[in-house]
Formats: sequence, C-alpha cells, structure tokens
Amino acid sequence: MEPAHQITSSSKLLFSQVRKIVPPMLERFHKGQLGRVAVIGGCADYTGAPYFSAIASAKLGCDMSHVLCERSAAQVIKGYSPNLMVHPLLPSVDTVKDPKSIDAPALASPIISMLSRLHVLVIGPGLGRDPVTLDVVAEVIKEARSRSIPFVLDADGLLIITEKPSLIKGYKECILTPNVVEFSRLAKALGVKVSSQTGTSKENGDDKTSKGSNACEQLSNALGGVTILQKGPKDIISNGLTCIVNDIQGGLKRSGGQGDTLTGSLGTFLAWRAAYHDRLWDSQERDSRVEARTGVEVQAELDSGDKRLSKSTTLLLAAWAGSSITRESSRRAFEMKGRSMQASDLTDEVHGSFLRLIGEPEGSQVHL
Ligand SMILES: NC(=O)C1=CN([C@@H]2O[C@H](COP(=O)(O)OP(=O)(O)OC[C@H]3O[C@@H](n4cnc5c(N)ncnc54)[C@H](O)[C@@H]3O)[C@@H](O)[C@H]2O)[C@@H](O)CC1
Ligand SMILES: Nc1ncnc2c1ncn2[C@@H]1O[C@H](COP(=O)(O)OP(=O)(O)OP(=O)(O)O)[C@@H](O)[C@H]1O
Ligand SMILES: [Mg+2]
Repeated sequence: MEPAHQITSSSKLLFSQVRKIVPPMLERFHKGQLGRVAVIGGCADYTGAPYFSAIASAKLGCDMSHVLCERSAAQVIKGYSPNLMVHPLLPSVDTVKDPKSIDAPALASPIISMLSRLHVLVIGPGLGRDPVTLDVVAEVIKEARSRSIPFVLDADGLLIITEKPSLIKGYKECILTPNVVEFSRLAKALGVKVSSQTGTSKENGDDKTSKGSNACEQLSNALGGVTILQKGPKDIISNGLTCIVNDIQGGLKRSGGQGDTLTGSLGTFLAWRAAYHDRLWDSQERDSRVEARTGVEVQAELDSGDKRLSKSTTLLLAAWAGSSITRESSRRAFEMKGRSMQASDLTDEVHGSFLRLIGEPEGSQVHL
C-alpha cells in the first residue's frame, strides 16, 4: 500500500501555525471564553489520572476545568486542588439498584445536561472498567458526537471503542491517544496488522517509525479517518490521509500519568481551536475558499501563512501541540528531578513549555 502523505514542515513552522489558534489574552474576554473542558474519569482505584489531565488543561490556559467522576473519587480529587470543579456524576455497579438492568440514557442524563456548557471532553483518564460506568459513558459519547462536541479518548475510554468502534467511526472531531498496548488492542479489534513503534530490536529507528506510521494510518482508516496520536519514543499522529511524527525530546523517566498531561493539554488546544473557528477574535487572516481535505492541501495551508486554517489542519496542529507540550514538560521535569520525576512535576512545567515552544500570540495584552 502506498504510504500516506507525511507533513514535512519544520517544528518552527508548525509552532508558528499553532500560535494562530491560540486566543490572545484580551481585557474584553469573559470567564469561560478561553475554554471549558471536562475530564470524564476518576473512580475508587484511580484519582490521580483525571486530576493530572484536568490540571494540565487549566495550567495550559483553559478558563474552566471540570472533572466528572464516580462518587467515591470526588472528595479525593477535590482535595488535590480547589481550582478544579469536581462533579460526582458517574454511576457504578455499587451505586445503582440493579446493575444487570440499567437505563443507561437516564443515568447519563445529568452529564448530558452539562454538555451545552462545555467546549471539549476528555474521556477516559482513570475511568476504570466498571461495566455500568462504561455503558453510561458510551451514551455520553453518542450524545457528544451528535452535537459535534470534540473529544479526546484515552485509557479506559479506549476500551469502550475497542468494544464498540461504531461509536466513533467516521467522527472527525476526536483524537484517540493510545499507548503501545492500547494501540495493539484497538488494532486487533479492528483487524489491523500491528507493527508498533517498538518493533524488533534489530530494526533501526527510522524503520520502526515508518512501520509505526503505517499502522497508525491503517488504524485511522479502519476508523473512518479518526485522528490517532500513537504515543511512544516518537508520537505519531495520523488522520489516515496525512501524518506528523513528533520527535521533540522528552524525559527518560517513564512514570505513570504523563499521558494525562497530554490529554489535558489536548483538551485546551481543542477548546482554543473551537474559539478560532468561532472567530472569537480577529485573526487578520484571509478567508480560505475551500476546506483542506487531502494531505497535500493541509501541507499547502501550513506552508501558506496568511490564510485561515481549515478544521482538518487545526485538528492536526492541536494534536501536534499537545504532544509537544507534554514531551517538553517531561524533558524539563526530568532535567530537574532525574529518576525521581513524577507526573506532578510535568504539571509544573506546562506553562514554561508553552512559553518556550509556542509563546503568546500577537495582540495578547500580556505583560509578564
Ligand atoms: N495516578 C493515576 O491515577 C494513574 C492512573 N492511570 C490509569 O490507570 C488505568 C489503567 O491504565 P494502564 O496504562 O495501566 O493500562 P492497562 O491496565 O491496560 O495496562 C497497560 C500495561 O501495559 C504496560 N505498558 C505501557 N506502555 C508500554 C510499552 N510501551 N511497552 C510495553 N508495555 C507497556 C504498562 O506497564 C501496563 O502494565 C487507566 O484508567 C489510567 O488512566 C494511569 O494513567 C497512570 C496514572
Ligand atoms: N520511549 C519514549 N521516549 C520518549 N517519550 C516517550 C516514550 N514513551 C512515551 N513517551 C512520551 O510519554 C508520554 C506518555 O506516553 P505513555 O506511553 O507513557 O502513555 P501512557 O502509558 O498512556 O501514560 P499514563 O501512565 O499516563 O497512562 C507521551 O507524551 C509520549 O510522547
Ligand atoms: Mg494511559
């Protein structure tokens, strides 16, 4: 099979394009306009993952970061940070009368009633595998899709897709962020032959990356062009038609929770992307007459500079930006903490990474 188009722009050019979708900081904006993101996850076993995700979205610059979690996790997550809004809305086997016969749409309704106030969902960090919880979250995914709300799917959220791929097949407003193991599970479920980035030890790095890109492209196509960000030594991003490989240096510590900084960052970039397409501010770009769809058209938009960007281009840029912020945060945290580095150390580096890689957009009234 002919390999898909690969974006050839330099990192510098990609960051300058990302800066276009970052809203400037202006006195006229009110609370919420720079992002309302909700992380759906958190259960008795895992309270760190949704916290790391939501706090990354807040530290990157989102105005309002929510966590929608299972009852037993809520007080714990609230205790980590007063900045997050934590809602104990996810039911589980322990909190419903008859777990074998549930009305999933009715149980999902308290979450669904919040959707009109949210820009983006991050579904999966620390969600766990409770069957009642997962059925209810599947309802939320259906509803979010029907309203064209962008979402990120990670961790246990990916398990829902492994079992019911039709929930997202062909939906262009979502990003899946599998690690190596989650990628293999998804590929198996969709009948895609896996050739993960880890490959055989004899293969050189370029061969592994090329096989990884190919597998990512195939998985994306099997899901009808959904954007996949496959995490690993290099992050591979594909929408089936074009691919970007991110090899920005990360840290050497593989502590748990770094994927959560990624999903929260993606949440904020997707919220900013929505603000860009809603023309929240005047970007002073020329309107583009056609939406870029193919890899070559996306590449042309990235290279052109002064035209408004299409949704397929900005989705790839948001994925690239989230991946870059996470890898740079990990590099900086590792430089300071070495092998004692923890997920919380990445949290502290998110803003510095943003300033170093992307920087404040033109017109921002920021005087720091
Ligand atoms: N502090 C927390 O609360 C954390 C909670 N987490 C949550 O924990 C739950 C389970 O997540 P897991 O990632 O453990 O998923 P799984 O339970 O599916 O386990 C994946 C396994 O694969 C292994 N693995 C990961 N990357 C690998 C690689 N590149 N090569 C070979 N093996 C690899 C891991 O060591 C792990 O044992 C999720 O809900 C997740 O969000 C994690 O995000 C970590 C942090
Ligand atoms: N071998 C590697 N070299 C450099 N960076 C890596 C490597 N593996 C993963 N990363 C980076 O670490 C981040 C998290 O990826 P990872 O594979 O650890 O996800 P995860 O297992 O889902 O994490 P979590 O523990 O949060 O669930 C990603 O941004 C990825 O780019
Ligand atoms: Mg993970």
